[in-house]
Amino acid sequence: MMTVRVGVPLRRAAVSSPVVSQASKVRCVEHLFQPRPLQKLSTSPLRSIVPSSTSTTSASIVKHASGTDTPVGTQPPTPPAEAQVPAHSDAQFQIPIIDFANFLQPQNILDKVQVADQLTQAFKASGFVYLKGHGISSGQIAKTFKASVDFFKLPLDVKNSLAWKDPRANRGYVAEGRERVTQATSAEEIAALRAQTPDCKESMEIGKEDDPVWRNEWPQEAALPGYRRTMLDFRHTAHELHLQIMRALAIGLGLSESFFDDKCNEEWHTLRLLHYPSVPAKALEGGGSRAGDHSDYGSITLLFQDKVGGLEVQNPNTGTYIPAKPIDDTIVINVGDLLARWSNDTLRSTLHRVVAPHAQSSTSMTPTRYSIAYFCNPNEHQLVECLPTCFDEKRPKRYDAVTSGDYLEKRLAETYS
Ligand SMILES: O=C(O)CCC(=O)C(=O)O
Ligand SMILES: [Fe+2]
Repeated sequence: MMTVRVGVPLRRAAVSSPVVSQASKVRCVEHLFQPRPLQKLSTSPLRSIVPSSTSTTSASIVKHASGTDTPVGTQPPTPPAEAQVPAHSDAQFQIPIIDFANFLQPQNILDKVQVADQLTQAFKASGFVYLKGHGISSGQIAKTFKASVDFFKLPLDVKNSLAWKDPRANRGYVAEGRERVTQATSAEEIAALRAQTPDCKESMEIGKEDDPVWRNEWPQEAALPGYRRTMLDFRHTAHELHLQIMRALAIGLGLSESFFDDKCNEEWHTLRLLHYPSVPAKALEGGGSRAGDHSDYGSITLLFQDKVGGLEVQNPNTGTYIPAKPIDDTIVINVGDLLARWSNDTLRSTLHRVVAPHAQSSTSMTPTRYSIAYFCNPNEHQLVECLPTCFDEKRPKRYDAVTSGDYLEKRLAETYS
């Protein structure tokens, strides 16, 4: 069976954000702290960077009192978050670096609210952020990448014995050429795309380990000592970070901080190891890519990339793809379709893709690339219905309520019918 993951396009009309007062956001978290006078609350400017073809090294980034970073001499300060307008030109399109440390270890109530606001505003504007100060150790990330590299080095017949078989399970090894991510929805169109330009990659999908129905596909322990433990530990660590991000979003959307806690706590997520092998650069010309244009379909994605690059994010206002270059010590976080739907399109699920890194000559080989995507989902039986702060008379609900499991299964069923 061919495996194809297909994004269902959502309506992407410009949205006006619901008005959520700072005071109400403070109330969401104030039980954690001594109350502070509200007049002290101010939202710091959302200072942002655009990873551009001029390389952005950590050395060229200055630290701002606001806790966010701006590359020296490349970007004017952006207006306060409340005043942000959609990026109608590519020069304005920004993927901000947000320092999450102040959310995880706040000195006072304002720290959390500020970070929550920055994250929420960025997800409204571009749907993507770079998160630093996220608390996942570089050692654990490196160990997980190493285990992933070792996995993909296994003989093909061993990997094929762990093959991905069923979209409902969504677990196992996906060999090169089996997946073509696209926004297309017709089976013929997808088949034609795959035949012309399959995604040049292989992947391994690891789901919830204690699922009552579906089993993960693990290689023999002797073949890859420690691999299983490493992946399960990483899943758990990433889940914890995801819960904190959902808390920040809850505050940013004017909900109680714990709003998502019991809706996203069952680790119904997919950890995906990705390997983009070295291929002649020519193979990726003329529409070929490492991963075609798509949006992710869960709540949020935590994307860990190596230093090779190639990820591109679409400016939804112009349609242009902008490189999202790797930045040391950050994780790329993006909104998926289900969270966009949950938030009545207040938060954006943005198209992205993986191309051969730029500045490759067409005669050379593309560098091998590894990445790790952690696709987070609400609990399987969670009803995803418009969040209470995301609709009003002027902004009626756009979508019917649906359970997370039904939604994701339907997305897959559309692909396989
Ligand atoms: O490898 C990457 O950088 C992105 C992968 C991705 O977007 C996906 O698998 O959905
Ligand atoms: Fe993706």
